[in-house]
Amino acid sequence: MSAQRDMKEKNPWHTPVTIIFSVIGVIAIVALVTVAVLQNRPLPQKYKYGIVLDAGSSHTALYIYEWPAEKDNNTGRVEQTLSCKVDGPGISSYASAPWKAGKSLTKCLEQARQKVPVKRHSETPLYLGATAGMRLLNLEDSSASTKVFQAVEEALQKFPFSFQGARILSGQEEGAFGWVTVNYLDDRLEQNLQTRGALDLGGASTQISFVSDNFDGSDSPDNAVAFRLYGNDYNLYTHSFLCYGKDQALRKTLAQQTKSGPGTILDPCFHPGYTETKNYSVLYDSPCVSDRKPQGAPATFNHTGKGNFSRCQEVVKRIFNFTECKYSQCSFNEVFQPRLQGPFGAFSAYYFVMNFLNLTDTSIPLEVVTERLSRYCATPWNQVKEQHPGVKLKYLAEYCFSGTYIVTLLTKGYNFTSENYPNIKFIKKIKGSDAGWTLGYMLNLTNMIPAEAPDSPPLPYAGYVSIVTVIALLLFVLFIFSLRPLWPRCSKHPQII
Ligand SMILES: Nc1ccn([C@@H]2O[C@H](COP(=O)(O)OP(=O)(O)O)[C@@H](O)[C@H]2O)c(=O)n1
Ligand SMILES: [Ca+2]
Repeated sequence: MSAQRDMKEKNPWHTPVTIIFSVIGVIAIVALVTVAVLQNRPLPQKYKYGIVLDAGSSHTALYIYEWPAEKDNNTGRVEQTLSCKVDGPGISSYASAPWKAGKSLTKCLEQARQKVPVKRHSETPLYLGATAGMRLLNLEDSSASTKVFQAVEEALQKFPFSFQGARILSGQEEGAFGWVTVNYLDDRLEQNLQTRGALDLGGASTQISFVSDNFDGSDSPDNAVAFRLYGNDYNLYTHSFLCYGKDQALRKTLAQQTKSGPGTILDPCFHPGYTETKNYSVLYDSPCVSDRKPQGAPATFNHTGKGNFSRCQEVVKRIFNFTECKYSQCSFNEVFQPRLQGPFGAFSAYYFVMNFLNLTDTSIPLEVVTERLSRYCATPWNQVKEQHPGVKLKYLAEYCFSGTYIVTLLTKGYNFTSENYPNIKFIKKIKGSDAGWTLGYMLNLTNMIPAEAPDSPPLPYAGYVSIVTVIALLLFVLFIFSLRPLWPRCSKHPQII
Protein backbone atom coordinates (compact mmCIF):
# COMPACT_ATOMS: atom_id res chain seq x y z
CA MET A 1 0.00 0.00 0.00
CA SER A 2 2.81 2.37 0.87
CA ALA A 3 4.63 1.57 -2.42
CA GLN A 4 1.49 2.42 -4.30
CA ARG A 5 1.20 5.72 -2.48
CA ASP A 6 4.85 6.49 -3.36
CA MET A 7 4.20 5.83 -7.03
CA LYS A 8 1.17 8.10 -6.99
CA GLU A 9 3.10 10.84 -5.30
CA LYS A 10 5.97 10.59 -7.80
CA ASN A 11 3.75 10.73 -10.90
CA PRO A 12 4.52 14.25 -12.18
CA TRP A 13 1.23 14.30 -14.16
CA HIS A 14 -0.53 14.53 -10.96
CA THR A 15 1.36 17.51 -9.71
CA PRO A 16 -0.87 20.58 -9.37
CA VAL A 17 1.47 22.67 -11.54
CA THR A 18 1.12 20.32 -14.54
CA ILE A 19 -2.60 20.10 -14.14
CA ILE A 20 -2.91 23.87 -13.96
CA PHE A 21 -0.66 24.32 -17.03
CA SER A 22 -2.66 21.79 -19.02
CA VAL A 23 -5.99 23.34 -18.09
CA ILE A 24 -4.74 26.85 -18.90
CA GLY A 25 -3.31 25.56 -22.20
CA VAL A 26 -6.58 23.95 -23.22
CA ILE A 27 -8.60 27.01 -22.16
CA ALA A 28 -6.24 29.32 -24.08
CA ILE A 29 -6.54 27.26 -27.24
CA VAL A 30 -10.32 27.04 -27.01
CA ALA A 31 -10.45 30.81 -26.38
CA LEU A 32 -8.12 31.54 -29.32
CA VAL A 33 -10.16 29.48 -31.77
CA THR A 34 -13.46 30.86 -30.44
CA VAL A 35 -12.32 34.48 -30.69
CA ALA A 36 -10.94 33.93 -34.20
CA VAL A 37 -14.11 32.25 -35.36
CA LEU A 38 -16.46 34.79 -33.76
CA GLN A 39 -14.45 37.78 -34.89
CA ASN A 40 -14.42 36.61 -38.50
CA ARG A 41 -17.86 35.04 -38.67
CA PRO A 42 -19.87 36.43 -41.60
CA LEU A 43 -22.38 38.89 -40.16
CA PRO A 44 -26.06 38.48 -41.02
CA GLN A 45 -26.38 39.71 -44.64
CA LYS A 46 -27.46 43.30 -45.11
CA TYR A 47 -28.43 44.38 -48.60
CA LYS A 48 -28.32 47.50 -50.67
CA TYR A 49 -30.77 48.15 -53.47
CA GLY A 50 -31.04 49.85 -56.84
CA ILE A 51 -34.15 50.37 -58.98
CA VAL A 52 -34.28 50.72 -62.77
CA LEU A 53 -37.37 51.42 -64.86
CA ASP A 54 -37.14 50.16 -68.44
CA ALA A 55 -39.46 52.44 -70.38
CA GLY A 56 -39.71 50.44 -73.60
CA SER A 57 -41.81 51.20 -76.66
CA SER A 58 -44.46 48.61 -75.81
CA HIS A 59 -44.43 48.65 -72.02
CA THR A 60 -42.52 49.75 -68.92
CA ALA A 61 -41.02 47.33 -66.40
CA LEU A 62 -39.48 48.04 -63.01
CA TYR A 63 -36.55 45.99 -61.74
CA ILE A 64 -35.13 45.99 -58.22
CA TYR A 65 -31.57 44.77 -57.75
CA GLU A 66 -29.93 43.88 -54.46
CA TRP A 67 -26.37 43.16 -53.38
CA PRO A 68 -24.63 42.52 -50.05
CA ALA A 69 -24.06 45.89 -48.38
CA GLU A 70 -20.38 45.36 -47.60
CA LYS A 71 -19.41 44.13 -51.07
CA ASP A 72 -20.32 46.83 -53.57
CA ASN A 73 -17.37 45.99 -55.74
CA ASN A 74 -17.61 42.27 -56.18
CA THR A 75 -18.85 40.60 -59.31
CA GLY A 76 -21.75 38.24 -59.81
CA ARG A 77 -23.31 39.45 -56.58
CA VAL A 78 -25.93 41.86 -57.85
CA GLU A 79 -29.20 40.03 -58.34
CA GLN A 80 -32.68 40.96 -59.45
CA THR A 81 -35.00 40.62 -56.49
CA LEU A 82 -38.25 41.92 -58.00
CA SER A 83 -39.68 42.77 -61.40
CA CYS A 84 -42.97 44.56 -61.92
CA LYS A 85 -44.70 45.03 -65.25
CA VAL A 86 -46.42 48.40 -65.46
CA ASP A 87 -50.05 48.17 -66.62
CA GLY A 88 -50.79 49.78 -69.95
CA PRO A 89 -48.61 50.72 -72.92
CA GLY A 90 -45.14 52.30 -73.05
CA ILE A 91 -44.73 55.91 -71.87
CA SER A 92 -44.35 57.17 -75.45
CA SER A 93 -48.01 56.23 -76.04
CA TYR A 94 -49.09 58.92 -73.58
CA ALA A 95 -47.97 61.84 -75.75
CA SER A 96 -51.49 63.30 -75.78
CA ALA A 97 -52.02 62.85 -71.99
CA PRO A 98 -48.55 62.93 -70.39
CA TRP A 99 -49.79 62.90 -66.76
CA LYS A 100 -51.16 59.40 -67.40
CA ALA A 101 -47.62 58.23 -68.15
CA GLY A 102 -46.57 59.29 -64.64
CA LYS A 103 -49.65 57.80 -63.02
CA SER A 104 -49.16 54.45 -64.77
CA LEU A 105 -45.87 53.93 -62.91
CA THR A 106 -47.13 54.41 -59.37
CA LYS A 107 -48.40 50.84 -58.77
CA CYS A 108 -44.99 49.28 -59.42
CA LEU A 109 -43.26 51.98 -57.37
CA GLU A 110 -45.58 51.17 -54.48
CA GLN A 111 -44.41 47.57 -54.74
CA ALA A 112 -40.83 48.78 -54.68
CA ARG A 113 -41.55 50.84 -51.57
CA GLN A 114 -42.79 47.67 -49.86
CA LYS A 115 -39.88 45.56 -51.04
CA VAL A 116 -36.97 47.82 -50.10
CA PRO A 117 -36.47 48.11 -46.31
CA VAL A 118 -37.55 51.57 -45.08
CA LYS A 119 -34.11 52.47 -43.74
CA ARG A 120 -32.64 51.89 -47.22
CA HIS A 121 -35.22 53.99 -49.11
CA SER A 122 -33.36 57.28 -49.19
CA GLU A 123 -30.07 55.75 -50.32
CA THR A 124 -31.63 53.54 -53.03
CA PRO A 125 -30.93 55.01 -56.49
CA LEU A 126 -33.88 55.08 -58.88
CA TYR A 127 -33.28 55.41 -62.63
CA LEU A 128 -35.61 55.56 -65.59
CA GLY A 129 -34.22 54.79 -69.03
CA ALA A 130 -36.37 55.10 -72.11
CA THR A 131 -35.58 53.35 -75.36
CA ALA A 132 -36.79 53.39 -78.95
CA GLY A 133 -40.43 54.39 -78.33
CA MET A 134 -39.28 57.67 -76.80
CA ARG A 135 -36.53 58.01 -79.43
CA LEU A 136 -39.23 57.95 -82.07
CA LEU A 137 -41.53 60.34 -80.15
CA ASN A 138 -38.59 62.69 -79.71
CA LEU A 139 -37.98 62.63 -83.48
CA GLU A 140 -41.64 63.14 -84.21
CA ASP A 141 -42.54 65.70 -81.56
CA SER A 142 -39.79 66.69 -79.16
CA SER A 143 -42.01 68.92 -77.02
CA ALA A 144 -44.39 66.00 -76.45
CA SER A 145 -41.45 63.86 -75.38
CA THR A 146 -40.28 66.58 -72.97
CA LYS A 147 -43.76 66.71 -71.44
CA VAL A 148 -43.86 62.95 -70.99
CA PHE A 149 -40.51 63.09 -69.18
CA GLN A 150 -41.72 65.96 -66.96
CA ALA A 151 -44.80 63.97 -65.96
CA VAL A 152 -42.76 60.84 -65.31
CA GLU A 153 -40.16 62.71 -63.24
CA GLU A 154 -42.84 64.36 -61.17
CA ALA A 155 -44.39 60.98 -60.38
CA LEU A 156 -41.04 59.38 -59.51
CA GLN A 157 -39.96 62.22 -57.23
CA LYS A 158 -42.96 61.54 -55.02
CA PHE A 159 -41.35 58.30 -53.84
CA PRO A 160 -38.77 58.17 -51.06
CA PHE A 161 -35.99 56.77 -53.25
CA SER A 162 -32.96 58.68 -54.50
CA PHE A 163 -34.25 59.60 -57.97
CA GLN A 164 -31.36 59.93 -60.40
CA GLY A 165 -33.24 61.16 -63.45
CA ALA A 166 -35.17 59.94 -66.48
CA ARG A 167 -33.56 60.01 -69.92
CA ILE A 168 -33.46 58.42 -73.34
CA LEU A 169 -30.68 55.88 -73.78
CA SER A 170 -28.78 56.04 -77.05
CA GLY A 171 -28.93 52.91 -79.18
CA GLN A 172 -25.25 52.28 -78.38
CA GLU A 173 -25.90 52.44 -74.66
CA GLU A 174 -28.86 50.09 -75.00
CA GLY A 175 -26.76 47.57 -76.92
CA ALA A 176 -23.65 47.88 -74.76
CA PHE A 177 -25.47 47.63 -71.41
CA GLY A 178 -27.37 44.57 -72.64
CA TRP A 179 -24.00 42.99 -73.41
CA VAL A 180 -22.63 43.97 -69.97
CA THR A 181 -25.69 42.43 -68.24
CA VAL A 182 -25.39 39.10 -70.05
CA ASN A 183 -21.65 38.78 -69.47
CA TYR A 184 -21.81 40.00 -65.85
CA LEU A 185 -24.52 37.47 -64.97
CA ASP A 186 -22.55 34.70 -66.72
CA ASP A 187 -19.45 35.66 -64.64
CA ARG A 188 -17.53 36.07 -67.89
CA LEU A 189 -16.11 39.51 -67.12
CA GLU A 190 -14.32 38.96 -63.83
CA GLN A 191 -13.08 35.55 -64.89
CA ASN A 192 -11.90 36.94 -68.24
CA LEU A 193 -13.72 34.20 -70.19
CA GLN A 194 -14.78 34.43 -73.82
CA THR A 195 -17.68 36.89 -73.90
CA ARG A 196 -21.20 36.26 -75.19
CA GLY A 197 -22.67 38.56 -77.82
CA ALA A 198 -26.04 40.15 -77.05
CA LEU A 199 -29.03 40.20 -79.39
CA ASP A 200 -31.94 42.31 -78.13
CA LEU A 201 -35.19 42.54 -80.05
CA GLY A 202 -37.56 45.24 -78.86
CA GLY A 203 -40.77 46.57 -80.32
CA ALA A 204 -39.23 49.64 -81.96
CA SER A 205 -35.49 48.90 -82.21
CA THR A 206 -33.13 45.96 -82.19
CA GLN A 207 -29.53 45.74 -81.01
CA ILE A 208 -26.58 43.51 -81.84
CA SER A 209 -23.41 43.69 -79.70
CA PHE A 210 -20.37 41.42 -79.67
CA VAL A 211 -16.60 41.31 -79.43
CA SER A 212 -14.85 40.33 -82.65
CA ASP A 213 -11.09 39.88 -83.18
CA ASN A 214 -11.22 41.80 -86.46
CA PHE A 215 -12.88 44.86 -84.91
CA ASP A 216 -10.96 47.58 -83.13
CA GLY A 217 -13.36 50.44 -83.85
CA SER A 218 -11.23 52.06 -86.55
CA ASP A 219 -13.49 50.89 -89.43
CA SER A 220 -16.61 52.36 -87.89
CA PRO A 221 -16.12 54.43 -84.72
CA ASP A 222 -19.88 54.89 -84.26
CA ASN A 223 -20.19 51.19 -83.62
CA ALA A 224 -17.36 50.97 -81.09
CA VAL A 225 -17.65 50.98 -77.33
CA ALA A 226 -14.47 50.48 -75.32
CA PHE A 227 -14.63 49.11 -71.79
CA ARG A 228 -12.03 48.32 -69.18
CA LEU A 229 -13.61 45.90 -66.71
CA TYR A 230 -11.84 43.95 -63.95
CA GLY A 231 -8.50 44.75 -65.53
CA ASN A 232 -9.44 43.61 -69.06
CA ASP A 233 -9.98 45.74 -72.16
CA TYR A 234 -12.94 45.08 -74.44
CA ASN A 235 -13.58 46.61 -77.86
CA LEU A 236 -17.26 46.02 -78.28
CA TYR A 237 -19.03 46.25 -81.62
CA THR A 238 -22.62 47.42 -81.16
CA HIS A 239 -25.39 48.66 -83.41
CA SER A 240 -28.97 49.58 -82.76
CA PHE A 241 -31.39 49.54 -85.71
CA LEU A 242 -34.15 52.06 -85.06
CA CYS A 243 -37.46 50.94 -86.63
CA TYR A 244 -36.32 47.31 -86.77
CA GLY A 245 -37.92 46.21 -83.50
CA LYS A 246 -40.62 43.67 -84.29
CA ASP A 247 -43.60 46.05 -84.03
CA GLN A 248 -42.08 48.73 -86.27
CA ALA A 249 -40.77 46.03 -88.64
CA LEU A 250 -44.34 44.79 -88.96
CA ARG A 251 -45.48 48.31 -89.87
CA LYS A 252 -42.67 48.56 -92.41
CA THR A 253 -43.60 45.20 -93.91
CA LEU A 254 -47.26 46.17 -94.15
CA ALA A 255 -46.39 49.61 -95.54
CA GLN A 256 -44.23 47.83 -98.13
CA GLN A 257 -47.32 45.94 -99.24
CA THR A 258 -49.56 49.00 -99.39
CA LYS A 259 -47.24 51.01 -101.60
CA SER A 260 -49.82 51.47 -104.26
CA GLY A 261 -52.52 52.01 -101.63
CA PRO A 262 -54.82 49.07 -102.35
CA GLY A 263 -57.93 48.56 -100.25
CA THR A 264 -56.87 44.99 -99.44
CA ILE A 265 -53.53 43.54 -98.39
CA LEU A 266 -53.16 39.81 -98.99
CA ASP A 267 -50.51 39.21 -96.36
CA PRO A 268 -48.42 36.00 -96.44
CA CYS A 269 -47.25 36.75 -92.86
CA PHE A 270 -50.72 36.24 -91.36
CA HIS A 271 -52.68 33.00 -91.06
CA PRO A 272 -55.15 31.98 -93.77
CA GLY A 273 -58.64 32.93 -92.67
CA TYR A 274 -57.40 36.00 -90.78
CA THR A 275 -59.16 39.12 -91.93
CA GLU A 276 -59.40 42.49 -90.21
CA THR A 277 -60.31 45.99 -91.28
CA LYS A 278 -57.51 48.34 -90.26
CA ASN A 279 -56.92 52.08 -90.36
CA TYR A 280 -54.30 53.49 -92.68
CA SER A 281 -53.75 56.41 -90.33
CA VAL A 282 -52.92 54.04 -87.45
CA LEU A 283 -50.52 52.03 -89.61
CA TYR A 284 -48.68 55.15 -90.77
CA ASP A 285 -48.63 56.85 -87.38
CA SER A 286 -44.90 56.34 -86.88
CA PRO A 287 -41.78 58.05 -88.22
CA CYS A 288 -40.60 54.59 -89.35
CA VAL A 289 -43.19 54.51 -92.13
CA SER A 290 -44.75 57.97 -92.36
CA ASP A 291 -42.84 58.78 -95.56
CA ARG A 292 -44.42 55.77 -97.22
CA LYS A 293 -48.03 56.82 -96.80
CA PRO A 294 -49.66 56.47 -100.21
CA GLN A 295 -51.35 59.52 -101.64
CA GLY A 296 -55.11 59.36 -101.78
CA ALA A 297 -55.31 56.09 -99.85
CA PRO A 298 -58.71 55.11 -98.45
CA ALA A 299 -59.23 55.48 -94.69
CA THR A 300 -59.20 51.75 -94.10
CA PHE A 301 -57.81 48.61 -95.67
CA ASN A 302 -58.66 44.99 -95.42
CA HIS A 303 -55.84 42.94 -93.91
CA THR A 304 -56.22 39.34 -95.05
CA GLY A 305 -53.88 36.48 -94.17
CA LYS A 306 -52.44 34.09 -96.75
CA GLY A 307 -50.16 32.05 -94.46
CA ASN A 308 -47.07 31.48 -96.58
CA PHE A 309 -43.67 31.53 -94.84
CA SER A 310 -41.44 31.79 -97.90
CA ARG A 311 -43.50 34.58 -99.44
CA CYS A 312 -43.58 36.28 -96.05
CA GLN A 313 -39.80 36.05 -95.94
CA GLU A 314 -39.67 37.69 -99.38
CA VAL A 315 -41.72 40.71 -98.23
CA VAL A 316 -39.78 40.94 -94.96
CA LYS A 317 -36.49 40.95 -96.88
CA ARG A 318 -37.67 44.00 -98.75
CA ILE A 319 -37.53 46.17 -95.62
CA PHE A 320 -33.74 45.63 -95.53
CA ASN A 321 -31.36 47.35 -97.90
CA PHE A 322 -28.60 44.96 -98.94
CA THR A 323 -27.38 46.75 -102.04
CA GLU A 324 -25.02 49.37 -100.62
CA CYS A 325 -22.03 48.80 -98.35
CA LYS A 326 -19.08 51.18 -98.16
CA TYR A 327 -17.20 48.95 -95.68
CA SER A 328 -15.48 45.60 -96.04
CA GLN A 329 -18.71 43.97 -94.87
CA CYS A 330 -22.15 45.07 -93.76
CA SER A 331 -25.21 43.68 -92.08
CA PHE A 332 -27.84 45.79 -93.83
CA ASN A 333 -28.77 49.42 -94.50
CA GLU A 334 -25.08 50.25 -95.12
CA VAL A 335 -24.17 49.40 -91.54
CA PHE A 336 -20.73 47.92 -90.90
CA GLN A 337 -20.64 44.59 -89.11
CA PRO A 338 -17.47 42.62 -88.34
CA ARG A 339 -17.32 38.82 -88.63
CA LEU A 340 -19.69 37.15 -86.16
CA GLN A 341 -17.75 35.57 -83.33
CA GLY A 342 -18.44 33.49 -80.24
CA PRO A 343 -21.66 32.50 -78.52
CA PHE A 344 -24.70 34.83 -78.50
CA GLY A 345 -27.58 35.37 -76.10
CA ALA A 346 -30.85 36.49 -77.73
CA PHE A 347 -33.39 37.99 -75.36
CA SER A 348 -36.51 40.14 -75.00
CA ALA A 349 -38.85 39.57 -77.98
CA TYR A 350 -36.41 37.03 -79.51
CA TYR A 351 -37.12 34.86 -76.49
CA PHE A 352 -40.87 35.55 -76.20
CA VAL A 353 -41.54 34.76 -79.85
CA MET A 354 -39.27 31.71 -80.14
CA ASN A 355 -40.60 30.39 -76.84
CA PHE A 356 -44.18 30.70 -78.07
CA LEU A 357 -43.22 28.87 -81.26
CA ASN A 358 -41.35 26.16 -79.29
CA LEU A 359 -38.18 27.05 -81.17
CA THR A 360 -35.81 28.16 -78.39
CA ASP A 361 -33.74 25.00 -78.81
CA THR A 362 -31.06 26.06 -81.29
CA SER A 363 -29.84 22.51 -81.76
CA ILE A 364 -32.90 22.29 -84.04
CA PRO A 365 -31.31 22.85 -87.49
CA LEU A 366 -32.25 26.08 -89.24
CA GLU A 367 -33.87 24.10 -92.06
CA VAL A 368 -36.17 22.44 -89.53
CA VAL A 369 -36.93 25.83 -87.95
CA THR A 370 -38.08 27.17 -91.32
CA GLU A 371 -40.11 23.99 -92.00
CA ARG A 372 -41.89 24.35 -88.66
CA LEU A 373 -42.50 28.04 -89.26
CA SER A 374 -43.91 27.26 -92.71
CA ARG A 375 -46.31 24.78 -91.15
CA TYR A 376 -47.27 27.24 -88.38
CA CYS A 377 -47.89 30.13 -90.77
CA ALA A 378 -50.03 27.89 -92.98
CA THR A 379 -52.24 26.85 -90.04
CA PRO A 380 -55.74 28.33 -90.44
CA TRP A 381 -56.47 31.24 -88.10
CA ASN A 382 -59.46 29.48 -86.51
CA GLN A 383 -57.31 26.51 -85.59
CA VAL A 384 -54.59 28.76 -84.14
CA LYS A 385 -57.18 30.52 -81.98
CA GLU A 386 -58.53 27.18 -80.75
CA GLN A 387 -55.04 25.97 -79.85
CA HIS A 388 -54.21 29.10 -77.83
CA PRO A 389 -57.39 30.23 -76.10
CA GLY A 390 -55.55 32.26 -73.43
CA VAL A 391 -53.48 34.45 -75.77
CA LYS A 392 -54.61 37.95 -76.72
CA LEU A 393 -55.71 37.82 -80.36
CA LYS A 394 -53.63 40.84 -81.39
CA TYR A 395 -50.45 39.10 -80.20
CA LEU A 396 -51.52 35.67 -81.41
CA ALA A 397 -52.06 36.95 -84.93
CA GLU A 398 -48.50 38.28 -85.14
CA TYR A 399 -46.37 35.24 -84.22
CA CYS A 400 -46.09 33.99 -87.81
CA PHE A 401 -44.76 37.39 -88.86
CA SER A 402 -42.54 37.72 -85.77
CA GLY A 403 -40.99 34.26 -86.19
CA THR A 404 -40.34 34.92 -89.87
CA TYR A 405 -38.89 38.32 -89.05
CA ILE A 406 -36.54 36.85 -86.43
CA VAL A 407 -35.23 34.15 -88.77
CA THR A 408 -34.83 36.70 -91.58
CA LEU A 409 -33.12 39.30 -89.37
CA LEU A 410 -30.69 36.70 -88.00
CA THR A 411 -29.82 34.98 -91.28
CA LYS A 412 -30.21 37.63 -93.98
CA GLY A 413 -29.65 40.69 -91.75
CA TYR A 414 -26.82 39.62 -89.45
CA ASN A 415 -25.58 36.74 -91.62
CA PHE A 416 -26.00 33.84 -89.20
CA THR A 417 -25.72 30.54 -91.07
CA SER A 418 -26.71 26.91 -90.40
CA GLU A 419 -23.20 26.51 -88.92
CA ASN A 420 -23.27 29.31 -86.36
CA TYR A 421 -27.03 29.43 -85.65
CA PRO A 422 -26.49 26.87 -82.81
CA ASN A 423 -24.18 29.46 -81.17
CA ILE A 424 -27.29 31.48 -80.34
CA LYS A 425 -29.06 30.80 -77.06
CA PHE A 426 -32.55 32.21 -76.64
CA ILE A 427 -32.67 33.39 -73.04
CA LYS A 428 -35.11 35.13 -70.74
CA LYS A 429 -33.22 35.06 -67.45
CA ILE A 430 -29.71 34.29 -66.26
CA LYS A 431 -29.45 33.14 -62.63
CA GLY A 432 -32.80 34.72 -61.78
CA SER A 433 -32.14 38.12 -63.39
CA ASP A 434 -33.79 39.18 -66.66
CA ALA A 435 -31.49 39.61 -69.63
CA GLY A 436 -31.75 43.23 -70.83
CA TRP A 437 -29.93 46.54 -70.60
CA THR A 438 -31.20 47.58 -67.13
CA LEU A 439 -28.72 45.72 -64.92
CA GLY A 440 -25.72 46.82 -67.01
CA TYR A 441 -27.02 50.41 -66.88
CA MET A 442 -27.24 50.34 -63.09
CA LEU A 443 -23.85 48.62 -62.65
CA ASN A 444 -22.31 51.36 -64.76
CA LEU A 445 -24.01 54.28 -63.03
CA THR A 446 -23.21 52.99 -59.55
CA ASN A 447 -19.60 52.20 -60.56
CA MET A 448 -20.13 48.64 -59.46
CA ILE A 449 -17.84 47.09 -62.03
CA PRO A 450 -14.29 48.24 -61.27
CA ALA A 451 -11.88 48.92 -64.11
CA GLU A 452 -9.21 46.91 -62.32
CA ALA A 453 -9.52 43.47 -60.77
CA PRO A 454 -10.41 43.84 -57.08
CA ASP A 455 -7.98 42.51 -54.44
CA SER A 456 -9.40 39.37 -52.95
CA PRO A 457 -8.59 38.11 -49.41
CA PRO A 458 -5.73 35.59 -49.54
CA LEU A 459 -7.87 32.88 -47.95
CA PRO A 460 -11.54 32.01 -48.00
CA TYR A 461 -13.26 32.07 -44.59
CA ALA A 462 -13.41 28.26 -44.15
CA GLY A 463 -9.71 27.96 -45.02
CA TYR A 464 -8.85 30.66 -42.51
CA VAL A 465 -10.73 28.91 -39.67
CA SER A 466 -9.15 25.53 -40.52
CA ILE A 467 -5.65 26.99 -40.50
CA VAL A 468 -6.18 28.75 -37.14
CA THR A 469 -7.50 25.48 -35.65
CA VAL A 470 -4.65 23.36 -36.99
CA ILE A 471 -2.02 25.84 -35.71
CA ALA A 472 -3.70 25.94 -32.30
CA LEU A 473 -3.69 22.14 -32.08
CA LEU A 474 -0.07 22.07 -33.15
CA LEU A 475 0.83 24.56 -30.41
CA PHE A 476 -1.02 22.40 -27.92
CA VAL A 477 0.89 19.26 -28.92
CA LEU A 478 4.19 21.20 -28.75
CA PHE A 479 3.22 22.45 -25.33
CA ILE A 480 2.54 18.92 -24.12
CA PHE A 481 5.89 17.80 -25.52
CA SER A 482 7.62 20.68 -23.79
CA LEU A 483 6.46 19.16 -20.52
CA ARG A 484 8.25 15.93 -21.39
CA PRO A 485 10.80 16.18 -18.59
CA LEU A 486 7.89 15.99 -16.22
CA TRP A 487 6.46 12.88 -17.89
CA PRO A 488 6.56 9.68 -15.75
CA ARG A 489 9.51 7.40 -16.39
CA CYS A 490 8.64 4.18 -18.16
CA SER A 491 8.43 1.28 -15.81
CA LYS A 492 8.30 -2.35 -16.87
CA HIS A 493 5.54 -3.09 -14.46
CA PRO A 494 3.77 0.13 -13.84
CA GLN A 495 1.40 0.03 -11.03
CA ILE A 496 -1.43 2.24 -11.64
CA ILE A 497 -3.16 2.03 -8.35
N1 LIG B 1 -44.46 38.71 -72.96
C1 LIG B 1 -44.01 39.51 -73.92
C2 LIG B 1 -43.48 40.77 -73.57
C3 LIG B 1 -43.01 41.58 -74.61
N2 LIG B 1 -43.08 41.16 -75.90
C4 LIG B 1 -42.58 42.01 -76.99
O1 LIG B 1 -41.25 42.39 -76.72
C5 LIG B 1 -41.01 43.67 -77.28
C6 LIG B 1 -40.44 44.53 -76.18
O2 LIG B 1 -40.08 45.73 -76.72
P1 LIG B 1 -39.84 47.03 -75.84
O3 LIG B 1 -41.13 47.52 -75.28
O4 LIG B 1 -38.77 46.75 -74.90
O5 LIG B 1 -39.41 48.05 -76.96
P2 LIG B 1 -38.03 48.78 -77.29
O6 LIG B 1 -38.16 50.15 -76.72
O7 LIG B 1 -36.94 47.98 -76.65
O8 LIG B 1 -37.92 48.79 -78.77
C7 LIG B 1 -42.33 44.17 -77.82
O9 LIG B 1 -42.39 43.92 -79.21
C8 LIG B 1 -43.36 43.31 -77.10
O10 LIG B 1 -44.53 43.13 -77.86
C9 LIG B 1 -43.58 39.93 -76.20
O11 LIG B 1 -43.60 39.56 -77.39
N3 LIG B 1 -44.05 39.12 -75.21
CA1 LIG C 1 -36.47 46.85 -74.82
